[in-house]
Amino acid sequence: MYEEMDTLIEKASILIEALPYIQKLYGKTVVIKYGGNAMINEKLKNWVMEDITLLKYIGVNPIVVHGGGPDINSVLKKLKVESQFVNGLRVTDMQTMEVAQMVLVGKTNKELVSMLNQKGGKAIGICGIDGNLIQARKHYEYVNGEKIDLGYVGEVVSINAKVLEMLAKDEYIPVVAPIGVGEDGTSYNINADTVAAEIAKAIKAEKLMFMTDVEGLKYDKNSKEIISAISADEVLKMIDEGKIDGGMIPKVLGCIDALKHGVNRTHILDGRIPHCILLEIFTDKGIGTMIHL
Ligand SMILES: NC(=[NH2+])NCCC[C@H](N)C(=O)O
Repeated sequence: MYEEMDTLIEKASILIEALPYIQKLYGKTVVIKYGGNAMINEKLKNWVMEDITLLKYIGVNPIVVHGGGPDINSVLKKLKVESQFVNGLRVTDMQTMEVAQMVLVGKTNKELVSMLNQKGGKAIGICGIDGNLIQARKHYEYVNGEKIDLGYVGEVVSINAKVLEMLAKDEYIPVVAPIGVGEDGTSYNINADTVAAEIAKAIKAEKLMFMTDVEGLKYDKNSKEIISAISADEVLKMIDEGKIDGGMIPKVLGCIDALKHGVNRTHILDGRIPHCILLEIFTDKGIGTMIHL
C-alpha cells in the first residue's frame, strides 16, 4: 500500500520538476526538426507524435519541420530514377525534384499530419510553396573553389513567418515539408535542418530542437558519454578540429545561427530514445546536447 503511494508521489514530483519549464514555455514556440532515419520506425514515430501533441495541449506551440530522404530514395528506386552525382554530391534534376516534392508533400508530410491528428492534435501540413512560406533561390555548392550546379537544390531567401504564426498561435500544429519556391515559381529541395533553423529565427522561437538517429555530440568519438551542454564557441572549435561528423554539421550550425538570432536554447536529441522531447524539455538534466551562446 505504502509502496504504491510512494510511486504515485514520485509521479507527482516528476510533474513538479516540469513546472518551471511549462511556465517558461507557455505560449512560446518550439521548432522541432524531425528527420529522415529517425522517422522510419513506427514505434519511435508514435512517441514523437505523442510528445508533440502533449506540448500543444499544455500551451506550448510546436512547429514541426520534417525531412524525408529515405522515403524519397525508396520511391526513386521504385521508379528507377537514377541519380547523378558531382563530386559525391547528389544532383537534383527535374525528374528527381518532381519525385521529391510528390513524396515529401504527398506522403511523408501527410503521414505525420495524420498521426498527430490520431493522437488528438490538430496538425496542418504545408510546404514552402503554401502562402509563399519558404522563398528560395538556387544554391550553388563550392568545392575547392569550383562552383558546382546541383540542379534544383535551393537555399532559403526568406520565411513568411505570418503563415506559421497564424497556425501555431491558434490551435494548430504546423507540419512543414522543406520545399522552397523561387520568384518564378520554381520548386527547390532544401536541407530540412537549414529550414528548421531559418524558421526558428524568423518566428523568434524559444527553442529549436533537432532529432537525429545518433547518440549526440561527444568530445571523443569512442566515448559513450554525450555532451550535455556546450557553448556555440566550443562547438565551432570542435568543427575546426574535425571532431564533428559531417551529417551533424548543418544541425550544429543551424543551432548556432538560431542562437545568434534570438532563439533562446537549442538542442540535439537522439530520436531513438522514447519520449526524448519531453525528457529534454521537462527535466533539469535533459537527455540530449543543449547548445547555448
Ligand atoms: N541537454 C541538457 N543539458 N538539457 C537541459 C535541458 C534543460 C531544460 N529542460 C530546457 O529544456 O531548457
